[in-house]
Amino acid sequence: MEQDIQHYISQLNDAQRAPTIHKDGALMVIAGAGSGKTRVLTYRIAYLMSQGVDAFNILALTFTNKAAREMKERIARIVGGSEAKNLWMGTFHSIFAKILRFEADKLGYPSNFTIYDTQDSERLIRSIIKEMQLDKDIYKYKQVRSRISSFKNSLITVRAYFNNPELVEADAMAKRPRMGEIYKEYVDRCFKAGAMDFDDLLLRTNELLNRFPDVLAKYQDRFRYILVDEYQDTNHSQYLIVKALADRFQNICVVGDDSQSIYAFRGANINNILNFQQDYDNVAMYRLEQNYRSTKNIVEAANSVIEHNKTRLDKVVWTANEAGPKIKVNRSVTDGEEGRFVASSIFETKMREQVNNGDFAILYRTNAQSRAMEDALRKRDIPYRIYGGLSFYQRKEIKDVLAYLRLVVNPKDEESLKRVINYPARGIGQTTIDKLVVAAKHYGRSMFEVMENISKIDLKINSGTKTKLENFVTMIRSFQIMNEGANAFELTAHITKKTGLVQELKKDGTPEGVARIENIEELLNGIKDFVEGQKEVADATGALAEFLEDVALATDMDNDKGDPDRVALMTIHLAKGLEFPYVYIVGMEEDLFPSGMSMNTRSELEEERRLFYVALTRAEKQAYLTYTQSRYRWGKLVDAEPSRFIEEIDDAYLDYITPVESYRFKPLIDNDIFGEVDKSKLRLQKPKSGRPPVIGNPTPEQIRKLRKIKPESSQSSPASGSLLDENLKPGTLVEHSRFGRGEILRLEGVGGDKKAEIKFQVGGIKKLLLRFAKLEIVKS
Ligand SMILES: Nc1ncnc2c1ncn2[C@@H]1O[C@H](COP(=O)(O)OP(=O)(O)OP(=O)(O)O)[C@@H](O)[C@H]1O
Ligand SMILES: [Mg+2]
Repeated sequence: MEQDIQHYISQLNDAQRAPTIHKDGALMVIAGAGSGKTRVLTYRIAYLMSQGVDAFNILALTFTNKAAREMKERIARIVGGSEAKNLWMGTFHSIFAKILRFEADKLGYPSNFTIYDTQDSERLIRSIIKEMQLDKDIYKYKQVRSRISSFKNSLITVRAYFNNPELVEADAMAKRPRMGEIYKEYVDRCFKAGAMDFDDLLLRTNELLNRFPDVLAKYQDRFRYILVDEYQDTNHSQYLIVKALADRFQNICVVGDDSQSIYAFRGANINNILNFQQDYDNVAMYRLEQNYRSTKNIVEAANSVIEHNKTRLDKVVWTANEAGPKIKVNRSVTDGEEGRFVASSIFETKMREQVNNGDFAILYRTNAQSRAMEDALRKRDIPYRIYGGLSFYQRKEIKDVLAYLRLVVNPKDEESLKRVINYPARGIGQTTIDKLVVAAKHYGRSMFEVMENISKIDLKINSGTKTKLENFVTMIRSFQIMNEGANAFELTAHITKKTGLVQELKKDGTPEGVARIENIEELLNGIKDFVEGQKEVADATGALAEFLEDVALATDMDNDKGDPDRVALMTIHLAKGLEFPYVYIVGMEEDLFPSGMSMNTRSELEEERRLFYVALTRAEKQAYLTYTQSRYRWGKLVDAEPSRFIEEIDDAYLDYITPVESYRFKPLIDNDIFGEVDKSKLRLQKPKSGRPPVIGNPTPEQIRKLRKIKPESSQSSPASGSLLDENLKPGTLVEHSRFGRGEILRLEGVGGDKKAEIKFQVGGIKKLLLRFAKLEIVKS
């Protein structure tokens, strides 16, 4: 192992090596994007293990579970898989959920507590607002939830809230004087349901470590080495947990970049970085300056943007990589056209460079922008995956099945119970459910417990309905008994049948219904996988609980099921820490990016700019910025102006392409990419300085017309059917400009779609579209 680790350490530059092999104590690495912070963290863990540190004593906190998995795999390659298994590595939420499971009883929770996701929390808050008969236009449930979330992340308990006149007054001023009551009711209901929401996972961990010194001591002793990636985005609650755990040994290593702090709106506190030196003794500070990810043009363009921020630490980022192409800026008339531009550009690049779908990312400021992109990608048959929209586990039918499973594990779970008590319909109406809610509140018990005792209490429920409630209880009980014997897969399969869920969807008969059944099958596959991976675990009950925990904590980034080769679509927030060869940043318009809602103060605008910095620095080879001249916003077509961030990039790094006209009538594919460009027709426009020119904004009428015009299909190209490909046949030896010599194995398709499968001497078999491939015949 010692040799292996030396080999890996030698792959680092001097600046990276120093923090990697730093001896004990507190250290911080502050450095710009792509400079190897995450790599240092990974190698440092491997290094510590090679020096005899037990994997059990290392805790690494990452931004997504996916990042944790990748790190683990990497470390496994260096130090060997069996050791790496013992590392505690994951997001704050997943790690502390595990700890809370062990310690739940101390806080009065069952160890099988349910984790409420954002939707569960929202449903509960909505129902509380309704029960309290408040005006739902004033008490907007999303706003109420995010306010409660911010209390929790600042460790403001219900009692602390009522003791803080400023907070109480602020809510009164905002015409929501009963916020405190909602908060209290919400907390009580979650507790009674044996449920923690995402914020509780941090809040309760803090409570645990504060109230129980012996528990704190146990975990301090366990986690002798603590490492945190993306430290700039930790919130107060997370900060306190790390500080408490690291207090004894002070072996804490954090890496981050203040220029990439993009979660202030969710309570992330940049001061955590700025104050690190005061928080620990003898902090060693390291800086990395060399970017390995991106071309010079991208690195320097990103530097030129972030310089506009006043509050930032001075940092140098440079790269030895090649200059690369300039950043391409594209304007279109409508968002539909913007989507088509992106889709054809991806298509062309794939053909020209023979790269994969997975090499492309489309990044946007808001989720709603994905639709135009999706439409265009679908039309071109380019597979894509959306991160962050409705993830698999948030689909209705999946949540229905999961709700049954959650009830089996924790029958007190109120949100799950409400979800399925009458789904599929079994004649238990809303009035009955309301009565159960009221009774549960009255007796201080869960709804399920009320149902178990329904024959003993008088709720003015008729005997027919009572029987239905009892039957439901019996059914859930029977699942619980089965859960003790059968495995989670068998149980779930049984539940989907027994409850009538699948039957219900079959009855539906629509394509959507069929898709839903397929999704349930996919869920069963997932559970099967999970069970297979858990074979050595004897306790089947535990397996189901653990599966549900995994699901509850699966971030959108973790949904990597299915064909992995897809274009990635996501918000910029989700793209943090990732990298892609080709990145399209779309919707580069004022009021959209920077967001119109984040331009009230300088600090908000600076956060938007940091967000743009994050977006741009995801690109390895080529970045595109696109904007449209008009866009539907809130149902109205409005004029859009190019984003100020385009203007802030030094002109030397930009390449303005495609004026509206040339794109509309002559798809880009024919002129720009394949070298046969007639520049005069393209009318390349580049402003001398300042904003890109807005040429004659079209009237709404013109735009409506334009929306109907489909760009001429770029599939029909005059190049097809040329003399060259008539001479091609299996066995012909050809030469390709990039792949070199190869032999044609097969030909397929006709006209513009004609493809050749070619076996290249280097690089293996590739399928090329003849219309694009520049082939020369060596021997026919
Ligand atoms: N010394 C090195 N030699 C070669 N490649 C490197 C080196 N250091 C880092 N890289 C590569 O550069 C890329 C960026 O590294 P990494 O993701 O660790 O940077 P980062 O600082 O964490 O970026 P971000 O700020 O975006 O999170 C990765 O592909 C990584 O493998
Ligand atoms: Mg990183």
